Amino acid sequence: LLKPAKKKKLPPGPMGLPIIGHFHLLGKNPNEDLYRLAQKYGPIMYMRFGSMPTVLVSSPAAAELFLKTHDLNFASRSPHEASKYISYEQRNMAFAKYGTYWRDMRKLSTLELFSGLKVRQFQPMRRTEVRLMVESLKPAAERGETVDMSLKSAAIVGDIMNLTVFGRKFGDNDLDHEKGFKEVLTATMAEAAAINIVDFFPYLKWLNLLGASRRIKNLAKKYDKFVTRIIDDHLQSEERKGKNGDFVDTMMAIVESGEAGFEFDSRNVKAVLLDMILAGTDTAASAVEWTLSEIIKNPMVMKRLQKELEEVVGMDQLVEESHLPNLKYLECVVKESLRIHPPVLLLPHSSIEDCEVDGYYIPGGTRTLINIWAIGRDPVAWPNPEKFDPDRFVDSKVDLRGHDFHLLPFGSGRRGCPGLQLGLVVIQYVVAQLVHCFDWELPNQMSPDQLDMSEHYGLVSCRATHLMAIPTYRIRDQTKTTS
Ligand code: HEM
Repeated sequence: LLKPAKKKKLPPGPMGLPIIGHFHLLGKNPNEDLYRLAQKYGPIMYMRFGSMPTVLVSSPAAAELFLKTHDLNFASRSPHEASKYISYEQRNMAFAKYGTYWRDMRKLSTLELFSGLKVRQFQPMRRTEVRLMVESLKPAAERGETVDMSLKSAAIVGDIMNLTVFGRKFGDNDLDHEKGFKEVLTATMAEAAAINIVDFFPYLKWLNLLGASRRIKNLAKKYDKFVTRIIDDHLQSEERKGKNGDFVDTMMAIVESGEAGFEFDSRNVKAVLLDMILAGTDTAASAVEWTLSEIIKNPMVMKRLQKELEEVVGMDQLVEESHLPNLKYLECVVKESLRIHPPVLLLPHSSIEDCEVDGYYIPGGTRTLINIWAIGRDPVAWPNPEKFDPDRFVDSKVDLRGHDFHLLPFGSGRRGCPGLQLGLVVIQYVVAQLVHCFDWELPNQMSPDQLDMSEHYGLVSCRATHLMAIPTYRIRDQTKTTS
């Protein structure tokens, strides 16, 4: 006698509504709503957004199952309508499905763009830019003026990233009469992050709801115009010839050599350059903005950090990247900030085929979101999780490179962030410089504990309100450092 087939058990989850599924349970901060739901339904939870089955992963142990034990099966991405138009027919990496193309691109960029050597190559440029930032803050410091440090963080990180990737900085109305390159990139990021209804209701494709596809196509055209011009400039520049310079040079040299080992032309280069800017700019800027916010909100942390900087760097020179390995407390401060404020709140994975995880059946093609924000607040892993306390990392071996599943700001496994090393250097270097050179106070006699720390949800999270602060210059003498 044939036994009846065992019913496959999906993970638990709340009741959904017809058609929309569970969209109605999400508010302005879905990471927080999903965290609360996980406390009721468990760390592996099943929901449906439109017609999109989704698994939510909300604890360190569960994250390890998805990102280590079953890493390969969850190393894909869900369909993403926006990336179709901005990625030169799916030639990008960050939104690419798992497969040969993604593997080739990942290998190539890890080798050519993210090596330790490449990160070090841009050190002089970062030094110049960070010094320019300090100079730009001095007049406000002299006059006791308030500075928008959210904009400043975005500007310094944006300049460093643009110089790394494109070899130049961009003004607001650069290269285009109508819209600057900066604006095109910001708008593209916003479109990539926006909930595109077609991703959740694929049968509505024909509707082109909200005009999103048309808007994205227009942006993609503009980006193409800019980036084509930038590549042409690189190719025509005599002084660049033979130099292993910015990412454009590096990638175009591979195109010209024909040694990529797979179909690789200027369309792939353009798609990957955009990936790097979209994945690397807002993330690092958000981390700088949040870390500085926490330092200002916790004056004892600022004092201790300044003491460490005085001991390691002194008061008569500026911080250099070579000082970073000796700034142990700074490392703890940055880790703690990334724990409470991970720039990417939900890792966007997708399963490749049907599989069983922890006794639950998960069909192939299931969107799988790892709630990094929730994991950083896991009460078992993190006692008193809401408290900003860098001391938890003093004498601790917990790192943020994806080995410790309770601290995953850069993800983990095959899909983990390839720009980790570059991102960390930028965050640590910029924050160290800001805190070493300046004391920081809040405007209007606001006390540190009054600083609002609300979060704005997005593909990359940031502060809901800009960080406004008054710098006071505190370095004695800089004459040794102006070279
Ligand atoms: C504070 C800085 C940064 C943070 C917190 C961060 C975080 C992340 C996270 C969480 C992911 C997704 C991992 C996953 O899906 O499991 C990711 C992917 C990625 N990041 Fe970063 N990142 C940072 C900086 C950078 C920089 C500077 C670059 C490049 C210049 C970069 C390039 C990428 C790329 C290309 C991917 C996609 C990888 C793939 O899909 O295979 N990131 N990053």
